[in-house]
Amino acid sequence: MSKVLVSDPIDQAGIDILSQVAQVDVKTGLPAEELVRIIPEYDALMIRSETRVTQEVIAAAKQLKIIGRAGVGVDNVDVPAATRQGIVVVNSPEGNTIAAAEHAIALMLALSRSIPDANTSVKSGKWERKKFVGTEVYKKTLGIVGLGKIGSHVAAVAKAMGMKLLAFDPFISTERAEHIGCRLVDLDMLFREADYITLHIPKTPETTNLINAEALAKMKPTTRIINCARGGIIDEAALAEAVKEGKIAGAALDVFAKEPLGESPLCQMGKDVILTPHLGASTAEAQVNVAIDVAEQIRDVLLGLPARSAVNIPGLYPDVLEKLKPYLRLAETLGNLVSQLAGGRVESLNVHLQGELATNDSKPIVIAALKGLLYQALRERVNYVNASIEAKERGIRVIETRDNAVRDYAGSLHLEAKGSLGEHSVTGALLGDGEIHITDINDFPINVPPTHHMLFTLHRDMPGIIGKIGSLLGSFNVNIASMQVGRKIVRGDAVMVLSLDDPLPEGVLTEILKVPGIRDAYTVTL
Ligand SMILES: NC(=O)C1=CN([C@@H]2O[C@H](COP(=O)(O)OP(=O)(O)OC[C@H]3O[C@@H](n4cnc5c(N)ncnc54)[C@H](O)[C@@H]3O)[C@@H](O)[C@H]2O)C=CC1
Ligand SMILES: O=C(O)C(=O)COP(=O)(O)O
Repeated sequence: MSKVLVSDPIDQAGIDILSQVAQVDVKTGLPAEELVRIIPEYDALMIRSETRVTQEVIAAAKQLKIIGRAGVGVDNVDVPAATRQGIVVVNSPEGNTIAAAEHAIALMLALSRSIPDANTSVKSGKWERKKFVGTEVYKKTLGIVGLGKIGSHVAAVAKAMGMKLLAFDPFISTERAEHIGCRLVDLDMLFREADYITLHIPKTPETTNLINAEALAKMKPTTRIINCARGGIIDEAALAEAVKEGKIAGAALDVFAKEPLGESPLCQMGKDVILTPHLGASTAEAQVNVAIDVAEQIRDVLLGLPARSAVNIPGLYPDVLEKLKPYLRLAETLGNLVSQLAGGRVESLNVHLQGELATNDSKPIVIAALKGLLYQALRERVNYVNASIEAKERGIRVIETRDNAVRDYAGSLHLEAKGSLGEHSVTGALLGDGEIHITDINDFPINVPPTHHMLFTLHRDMPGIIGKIGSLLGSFNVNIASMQVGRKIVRGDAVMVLSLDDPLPEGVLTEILKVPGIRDAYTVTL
């Protein structure tokens, strides 16, 4: 039975789903070295933002197939390291959108009306009505940095409260922004004009310290900043300084460069700085959503099915996968076949998509071909997650060509591998019933389904050669299931493709190569 480690607090709904297919161990608050120690025994890891899945953890995770992040941000996971190791990383892109957006709005209003301090004041027996005179958000300008799922919902709510909306997001079209009711502006203008600035971007090298002393200097003394996205996007020391000196009016932060925050100049600030302990996603509803969303994906992957929100398998969405499944099998088989014909190191792979294959998204097909190509070298270690990266690291150049015209088959795939031992090519197609047929080997036309044990020869087309190979195999007690010959011209060169019931015993290939007229011979196991 598979084993799943849940290392952050996850809603029971997720645990219940995982328990249907695996042994689930919930161990939260593990020290880093303890996680490294126990991770080798697990097939899946389910986390939130607290567990740091470092390169060290991943290197130790010999069995791990999937890391499920019950939330959005995967910046606590070394995704490139996971990808290299063939581990799928999934998240829940929408499960906590509303929760995070509502928390940003809550912080904006709390900041405008000093709710946390007013509450503390009343509870301590005071009645300080003058001290807590606030500001309205109505008709104020809200600058939204990052107009994705959370940013868009914040925009909708803010618009309903009568706010004017500016947005900065280099990856969103003007039309989309206008549809949401936002005016797209550059960051500089947003900093200068906004009364409130709310961040809804991922933490990346580009967004780290986006709000630094220089940016803060551009803002109005009445500006208030809300960060419900990620710590590290704001330079916390510069922010504390800006509020203290009255360069801006205040800030409300849910996320920090280091969590838990511990000692920080931000903790010394008064009512104009509000801090919450990364609560954006912490609603009952969101926690059920993300737990179910991610647990279902872990369950599916453990059952050998695709994940719907993998962050490190480009283009391999379940609906695409389902449609392309037969072609992925074809690509993988041909990749495996051509690598065995090539024998040695492959330097480049030309992937030619023909007919209806050329009209589909080619990325998954190319990945499947690479997975097949690398199977001989990496066996089970290569999968859809790491095939591209493994090929790249081996210096395999991938060239993709396509031709929409339909020829003999509705769709066919041609792979050409150039390597240290020469050039080989195979073409394959799917028959009506989805059966794979190899239709060409090294430009010789044939028509055979791939089988487990195969023998390919390149020989001179001359009488007697086929009989000699048959007798030779018979003398070694190898049974031939089927045989086909392909040639371009009579008595020129030809290929022979034999499907064998048994693997070729050692030494037989050498004997075959001694038969007069045989130029080359390859055994292939698919
Ligand atoms: N505080 C909390 O508990 C939570 C925090 N989050 C954080 O909120 C962030 C946003 O989440 P979603 O809206 O779901 O993501 P999303 O992917 O839907 O939206 C992110 C947007 O940021 C934009 N973007 C990327 N780089 C940018 C840049 N350099 N400048 C401006 N815009 C840029 C993208 O184009 C995209 O539209 C995530 O980073 C996530 O980690 C999410 C949920 C809960
Ligand atoms: O989903 C996200 O990106 C979050 O930041 C939520 O974090 P959490 O799962 O509450 O630790």
